[in-house]
Amino acid sequence: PAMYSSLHAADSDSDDSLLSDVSASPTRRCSPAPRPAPPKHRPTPDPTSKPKRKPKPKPKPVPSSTSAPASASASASASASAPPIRAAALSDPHGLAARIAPGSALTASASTVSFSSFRRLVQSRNLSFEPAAAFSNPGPAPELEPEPESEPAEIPSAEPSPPPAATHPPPQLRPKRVHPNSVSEAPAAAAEQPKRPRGDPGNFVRLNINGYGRKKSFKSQARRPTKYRSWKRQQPGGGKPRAGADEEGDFVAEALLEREKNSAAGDDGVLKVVEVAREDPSEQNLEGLLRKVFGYDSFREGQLEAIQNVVAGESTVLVLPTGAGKSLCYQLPAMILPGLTLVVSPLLSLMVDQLRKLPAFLPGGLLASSQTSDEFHGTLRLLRAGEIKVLFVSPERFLNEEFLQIFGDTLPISLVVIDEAHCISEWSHNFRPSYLRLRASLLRRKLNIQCILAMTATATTQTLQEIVNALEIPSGNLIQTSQIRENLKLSISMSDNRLKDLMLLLKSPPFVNMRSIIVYCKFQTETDYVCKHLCDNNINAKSYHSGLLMKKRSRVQELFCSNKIRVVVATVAFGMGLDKSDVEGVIHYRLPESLEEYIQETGRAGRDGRLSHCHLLFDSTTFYKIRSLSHSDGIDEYAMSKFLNQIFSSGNTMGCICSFPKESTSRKFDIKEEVLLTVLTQLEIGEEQYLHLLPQFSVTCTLYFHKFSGELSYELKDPAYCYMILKRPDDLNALSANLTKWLSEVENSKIRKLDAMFALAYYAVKGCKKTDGCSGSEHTPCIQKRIIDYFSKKEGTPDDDYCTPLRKSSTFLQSDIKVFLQSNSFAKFTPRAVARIMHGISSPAFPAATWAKNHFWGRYMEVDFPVVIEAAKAELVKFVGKGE
Ligand SMILES: Nc1ncnc2c1ncn2[C@@H]1O[C@H](COP(=O)(O)OP(=O)(O)OP(=O)(O)O)[C@@H](O)[C@H]1O
Repeated sequence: PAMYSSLHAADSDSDDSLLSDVSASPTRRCSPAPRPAPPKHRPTPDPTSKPKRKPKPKPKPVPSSTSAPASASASASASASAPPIRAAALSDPHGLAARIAPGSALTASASTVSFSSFRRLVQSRNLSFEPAAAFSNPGPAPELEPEPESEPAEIPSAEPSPPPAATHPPPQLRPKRVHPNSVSEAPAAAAEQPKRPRGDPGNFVRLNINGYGRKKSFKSQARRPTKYRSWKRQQPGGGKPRAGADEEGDFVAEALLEREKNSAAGDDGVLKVVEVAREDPSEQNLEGLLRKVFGYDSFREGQLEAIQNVVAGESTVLVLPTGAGKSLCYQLPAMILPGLTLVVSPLLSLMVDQLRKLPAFLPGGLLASSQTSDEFHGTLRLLRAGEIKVLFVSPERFLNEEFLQIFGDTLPISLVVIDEAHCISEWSHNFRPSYLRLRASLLRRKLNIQCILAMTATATTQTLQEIVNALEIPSGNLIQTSQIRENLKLSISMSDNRLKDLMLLLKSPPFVNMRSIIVYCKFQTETDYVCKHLCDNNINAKSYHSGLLMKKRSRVQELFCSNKIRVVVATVAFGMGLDKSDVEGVIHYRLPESLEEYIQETGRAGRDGRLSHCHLLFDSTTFYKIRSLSHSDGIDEYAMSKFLNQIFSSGNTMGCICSFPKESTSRKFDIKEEVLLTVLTQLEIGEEQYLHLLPQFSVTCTLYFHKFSGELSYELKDPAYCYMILKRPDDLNALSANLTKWLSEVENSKIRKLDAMFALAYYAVKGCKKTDGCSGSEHTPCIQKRIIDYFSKKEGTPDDDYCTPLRKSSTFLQSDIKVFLQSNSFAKFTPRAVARIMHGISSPAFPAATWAKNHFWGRYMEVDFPVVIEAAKAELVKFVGKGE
């Protein structure tokens, strides 16, 4: 997760070592899951088996705050009229936004036979829809180029063109320059970054179009991915993946290849069953289709009802536990419905997994940002030819007008599936601002969508209400089964030495007999050292977190799925979309941040219906740490007001297209980039629409003329948020007060979720009388009861006052703050900044890299954050009053 990325330690494992460490193990299928069987224990495995890229220095950019590309204005104008929408947003508490790997567009190629079979099917069903004809002469059909996903790491380059021979940019190059977020030109393949001797300008003549290029200092290199393009090196077809996106490209391409291998030829038998189910989607006919295509005998609870709703064109919310088979509820209708099924998914890895899992007969595709031109246009071609039935996209796509224009009238969408729909709600554990755009009104207006299927495994009543409101789903169309899996044995123990206790756990029953275990840690560095410790103790383990290369991650997942790794030690990044049915145990090495997260993560065990075990190692230090980190998104009204003043500064008049570089603005206001985006999103979709957000782009471009080779390359830097002003607020102060209040409510909601999780664990280890079936450290009955209460709590019910051990005062706090201020009088603090340092929270202006060395860093984690802010406020007033 982005929040913790600074803690990521480099991974030294190579794939070779990974292979040499694997042990042979009996075969168990990863997917699909076998029939649910009554809980029983599994056979005993052999528990004794074991198991860089360096960023180049980049010139320090100086931000430009107002430059805007010409292409942006064009794309902006079309969608300036989204209606005001209630509701709101917040930054991504689990770093989901950062975990979305900027993916690569890809085409899942099913065999030609099966494509044409589908075309036949589509045409036979809907005579007005002739994909091939519709696109045979599309006229000036919108050409596409994807916008970056949540990470702005990949930037498409210009169309291939001959290398300029001279050291000056040829005039004709200008129009060829492609805006990184523009979708109107084909992205081209990237070239490798030109080698440049350190400290020697060599044969480069460097021209910075923003005039900032003379700076030679290098800063935050890791955060500023550099993309070099070289027209000379591009392949004519643009077939080479973009630099930096290669590993994701490979990852996606592998999925593609695998799909291609597995794709079945069109089967007239299948076509016939589809036809029958289409004519009459009765239970019997749908079951026939289920048997024929998926090989299952019957539907699981909730599936049939959801499928029938969707096939009848009725928008539906589907809440089924993890592993219950939600994907089938759109896969099967996608075969029957005449148009495209668009699946919105929050993670690239999830999309790739889902694409892999599509039945061979169902052709799918994926559009994301790190892509080769060939892949992207290949997908478009297939879409236009009606040869893709299921298209996976990220929510960020919906920012892009030109993406929305692909569909228009000529490419009808029958169904939009919102996977992980709880991300829509700011009260959910995984809120993502980009999901806010997925409003029914927008989907209807822009894409003429009539039917939406929202799917989630975990949603409280409040979250469900928000999903239903945002997507305008009739409340009667909610299909929900218990969010609890009955085959999981849940246990919790207090731990003073988690590493020791983890070892004990893994070496004693029932875990010692398991051959597939996930250990969840909080931080990337933690996963690495826990994993190392396990390996040192002859446990075959690998670590997994978002700091690892995508290729490495997918390798670990693959080896785990084939039972060649016994234990995966992972952050929250592992598991979404993981369909390994025989995970026997999940151990929480840290407290989950919410009950939702606990359910999701424990839900990765026992998907085959067999008895599985989940244990939580509970310690209050981790709780304090996580609770402190929950305060990292908060903003003071003063900072909010300054930020709004910049957004609506006097030069920024109505219709004006503006931008600000993310990183420097984030530092300037001491507000995290994700929170800046959240505020912008709120200004776009709140009660009043003040601005229209445009795709993100880089505001600095440096051209490199390679004197001797005649090569020209460029580097795009300073990713910026871009927006068009639609309306100036009448009262900026009131607006900033409202936004600040709202952000603090969202922060409080996150904290209440953590406190609820703490209360559950604390009750189990300290309060449970062990009368209702709980015994030893096993607390399945009392945990299940608390979970049910939590998820069924009605809106408006007062929150439980979850009792936490946080202190409300501290004897030395005030005097320590005084000493801190005196010894750091060179810095300009706000009370929040001081409180963050006292709590050990890194922020853009006071990063851990600098401040963690301070004596007071994290010293007051156990004192409630607002108490520390108040103390800091009082001391700062005295400090400033004395003129210090
Ligand atoms: N009716 C069925 N009978 C047997 N197996 C099924 C049925 N429906 C789905 N499955 C299988 O159940 C497994 C889990 O399905 P799926 O991945 O769709 O679950 P999910 O609800 O999306 O889980 P998660 O929320 O964890 O992603 C898959 O292997 C799938 O093939």
